[in-house]
Amino acid sequence: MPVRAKICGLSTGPTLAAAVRHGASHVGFVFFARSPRNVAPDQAAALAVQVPDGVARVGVFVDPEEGFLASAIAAGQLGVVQLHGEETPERAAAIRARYGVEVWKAVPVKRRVDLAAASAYAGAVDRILYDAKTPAAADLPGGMGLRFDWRLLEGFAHPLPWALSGGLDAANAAEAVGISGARLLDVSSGVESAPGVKDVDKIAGFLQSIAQL
Ligand SMILES: O=C(O)c1ccccc1N[C@@H]1O[C@H](COP(=O)(O)O)[C@@H](O)[C@H]1O
Repeated sequence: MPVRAKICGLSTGPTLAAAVRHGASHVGFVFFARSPRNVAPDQAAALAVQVPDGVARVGVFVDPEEGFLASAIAAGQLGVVQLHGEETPERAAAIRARYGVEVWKAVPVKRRVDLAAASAYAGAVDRILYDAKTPAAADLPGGMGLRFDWRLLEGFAHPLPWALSGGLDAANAAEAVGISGARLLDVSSGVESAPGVKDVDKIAGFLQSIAQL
């Protein structure tokens, strides 16, 4: 099975089109006001109609308020809700049941012991997203282009389907797959020319770099 990729933080038609054209399996929209990639539900609605069947629309949220979550899921025609906050397994499971979406939970990783947090979400979510832990003082819980030591995943008994994110780019994607064994990669900063500015050539380069893996 080929390695798949989610291109996250898309906010323009041309960059979304590049992600689709070059083979992304998932496209991501960030619904978090502090992010340079933040999109409003009406922006997401305009982008969502450009996404063909077979490419999943993912919404990224951080401890979302219920009404906002409902409107973003509807507007973005989201198939997946990716949670990056302090959401408990119970909250994640409730989102999955209420909206009939796939739910992914980000688990921030710096040390091997951090991986243990994943098991609490077995039965509650569909996928764990191992992401680099951002500094406590950082404004964002993700999307900072930081990576963790992928060797921490070597030999780990994954309790759930999973994906890898954090500091990925075209130059390191093959190494990340080789070390971690990931079959789904999630990238944002690594396909940008500046925070929040996606680059069509970098999107193409990233997807080409994993095409033969
Ligand atoms: O991208 C953001 O701005 C963001 C904001 C809040 C939570 C998560 C966010 N992004 C996610 O972070 C990871 C890693 O991104 P990067 O490749 O290291 O920039 C990825 O899952 C993004 O979807």
